[in-house]
Amino acid sequence: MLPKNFLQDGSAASRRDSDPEAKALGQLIAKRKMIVLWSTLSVMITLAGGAAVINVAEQEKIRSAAAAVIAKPLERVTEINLAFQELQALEVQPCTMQHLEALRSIAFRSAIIRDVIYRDQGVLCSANLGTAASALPSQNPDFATEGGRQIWRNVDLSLAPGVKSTLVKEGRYGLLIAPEDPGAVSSGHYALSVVLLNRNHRTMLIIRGADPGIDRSPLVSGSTYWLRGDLISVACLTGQTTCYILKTNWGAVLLANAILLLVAGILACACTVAGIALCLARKFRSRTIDAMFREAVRHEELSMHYQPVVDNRTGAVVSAEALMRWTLRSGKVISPAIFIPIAEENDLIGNLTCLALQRVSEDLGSFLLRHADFKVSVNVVPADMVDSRFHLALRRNFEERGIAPAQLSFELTERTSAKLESAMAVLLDLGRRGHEIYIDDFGTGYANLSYLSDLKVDKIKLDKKFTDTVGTGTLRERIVPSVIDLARELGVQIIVEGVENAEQVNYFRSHGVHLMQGWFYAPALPAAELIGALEGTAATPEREPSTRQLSLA
Ligand SMILES: Nc1nc2c(ncn2[C@@H]2O[C@@H]3COP(=O)(O)O[C@H]4[C@@H](O)[C@H](n5cnc6c(=O)[nH]c(N)nc65)O[C@@H]4COP(=O)(O)O[C@H]3[C@H]2O)c(=O)[nH]1
Repeated sequence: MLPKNFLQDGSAASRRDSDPEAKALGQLIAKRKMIVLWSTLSVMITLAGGAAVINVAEQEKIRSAAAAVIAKPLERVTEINLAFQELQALEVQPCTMQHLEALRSIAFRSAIIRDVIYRDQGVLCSANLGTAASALPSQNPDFATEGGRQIWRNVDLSLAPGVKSTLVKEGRYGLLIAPEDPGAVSSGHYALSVVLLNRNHRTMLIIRGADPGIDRSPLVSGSTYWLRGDLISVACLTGQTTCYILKTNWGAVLLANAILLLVAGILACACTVAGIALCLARKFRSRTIDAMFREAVRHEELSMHYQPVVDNRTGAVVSAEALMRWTLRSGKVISPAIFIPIAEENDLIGNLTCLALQRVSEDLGSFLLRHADFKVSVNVVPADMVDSRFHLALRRNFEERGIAPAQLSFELTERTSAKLESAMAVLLDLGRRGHEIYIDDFGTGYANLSYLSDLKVDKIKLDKKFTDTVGTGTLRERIVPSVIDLARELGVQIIVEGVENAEQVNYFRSHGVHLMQGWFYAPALPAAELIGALEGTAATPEREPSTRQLSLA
């Protein structure tokens, strides 16, 4: 990330109109309406989607509750039907011992039938009381089915007064059955009732649940209709007589799920806003950085400094690494460690590489022509290799000026080796043309080292992390000799980076490594200073005492 205020060096007011950052910010604000629109839309879509999901879930819940509720009455109706079938088929003399045995057999086999009664004109008997059976109720039945069955509720059992039963009569037979558990089947959202229907008489007997309080006429199986905010569903079984009626209060359903819907809505809204803001911020940032880089190039804020590479046997400077510097108008310097990754992220690294080639040529072109054995290295990324602008910049700034390819090396950081495949052929071609290829920050990446030989790497730059271990006795220090051996085996030279003290110099020298770069010798210097020091032509400004006297081979 760029430091927050790193560009706030000028007057904000005077820059407002021309500052690309301000312009981009204006565009961002203009997009607020779009964010609001999108957020509203996303909330609506989520609410609708949420309602649909809840609808499906609720329907499923109700369906399984209905199936459980209807099962019991269905079993009872089936049992009653079978008992009547068996009774009607009896061909024995009514109320004889044989007949009574048959009645008892039916009563005892059933879990719900408490007594079986026979009555025809003056003849009356029952399974429990034999011929001493009491008379059937004299009042009108509570309900009559379309098939001619009559039903009385709350009939007293002669053997156990006070125990209420339901009497179902068909023809000459009556069954006293244990009454249905009327338990209401309902929740806050729905009420389920099981009823017996007689469409001819438009009558209904509720055998389970509460009175749905609805008009009888539309009670056709499979029908669904709205009634005072409730959704009514009807399903009938057993010859359309036993039906269940489901009343769903959708207001209550939605209310019960309101918190869920609200949370989903807020989440959707937050995600959408965050997503859009992220997109816009990226665009904004990329545009801003793009514009800032362009401004920086235009105002010559980007320049190159050169850090000498010294041969520790002679103390001579044999090459230099070109390192980019961004100096703001305020004088503040931004490290490439900050802006290079941002440039990479925003596809601007190609521009920077071209700029680096141009600046190196401007800064050191004549010096290189004067000192044919001096080299300069430039940092590149694999993407540069397949970028036509890179090749154009190379031709214009080096080839056309007659600078030998051997004087310009390319440093590839090991961290970017993942994209190396596509750049491989071009790098090999550059190598054939005489340029040297270095692997930078060696030891920090995780790449397969086989590319070292495939690429025909000329030098590896041992990362400062390894240099720092000298004298520490750590595991990493113990690895250093293996890295040196590996480089030797591959026929690759090593440049030690970040050398800061004599102990490090001596350590590597004793291991046969002689090329060194680091503050022990010199920091990265402006071109004029480097040239002045090397050619002894200009007075070198006061530097830190650690900086050595620099000289050419
Ligand atoms: N603590 C300490 N540091 C030392 C010492 N000697 C050198 N350094 C620093 O170590 C870095 C070496 O460069 P690098 O590994 O190529 O690492 C470079 C390189 O990967 C990248 N970079 C710099 N310029 C360019 C460029 O023009 N193009 C590209 N693509 N990357 C660049 O940015 C990185 C950072 O560059 P810098 O900040 O200039 O940091 C430089 C240098 O100033 C030392 O003795 N002690």
